Amino acid sequence: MEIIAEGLSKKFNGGWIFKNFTYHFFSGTHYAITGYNGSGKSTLLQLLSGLNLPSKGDISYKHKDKTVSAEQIYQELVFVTPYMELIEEMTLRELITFHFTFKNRAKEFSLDELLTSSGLLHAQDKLIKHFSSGMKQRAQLVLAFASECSLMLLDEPTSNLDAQGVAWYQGLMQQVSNRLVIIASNQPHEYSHAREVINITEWK
Ligand SMILES: Nc1ncnc2c1ncn2[C@@H]1O[C@H](COP(=O)(O)OP(=O)(O)OP(=O)(O)O)[C@@H](O)[C@H]1O
Repeated sequence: MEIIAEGLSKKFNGGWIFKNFTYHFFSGTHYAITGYNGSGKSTLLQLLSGLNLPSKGDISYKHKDKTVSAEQIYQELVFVTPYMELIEEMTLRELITFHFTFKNRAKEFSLDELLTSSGLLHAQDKLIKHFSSGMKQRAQLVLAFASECSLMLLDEPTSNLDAQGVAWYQGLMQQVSNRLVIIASNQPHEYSHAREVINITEWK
């Protein structure tokens, strides 16, 4: 998966968040997007996911040398964000079944092993609404790593995790070197492995 962002600009309520962001994201490379609170990291990830539209500029996607339209990019993508709600009325087991009606399983991970290493194996019959914030973030990460995808967008992926959870996340990141991964973060431990660090404030 490659993403070519050309002249991306976003305006909210008359004010520019960033302007003329131009960048080529290459397949199998990990990137970090940094910048102070409110600088536009999450907004940029949303634009790159196709969930939100730029005020100006274009995004194009290429996968295996073919152009992928913005409408189809969701098939290649997993997006982990603190503001994306899981379905609270489901148990984790139901959520996993539901999720994999839309996504294929990744070949490089075993779901059972991910559930075990996340500490969620014995929470599968618990309702998501009874999960702690750290358990919800672990559940999102399990679904993301267990899904076949060529693009991972991660927004503050360890904001609710304890030290053991951070180490678990870091170990998993080592195993997705074939995916394009873009992490919005101000926590170096979330992106210490990234090849490139992009400070969005350079496009103010
Ligand atoms: N839907 C929206 N409507 C109006 N303003 C918005 C909207 N979404 C974001 N903003 C504004 O855009 C700016 C960038 O927000 P964004 O969440 O992208 O920043 P961030 O760098 O991810 O911040 P943080 O580090 O706090 O997570 C902020 O000023 C925010 O208030």
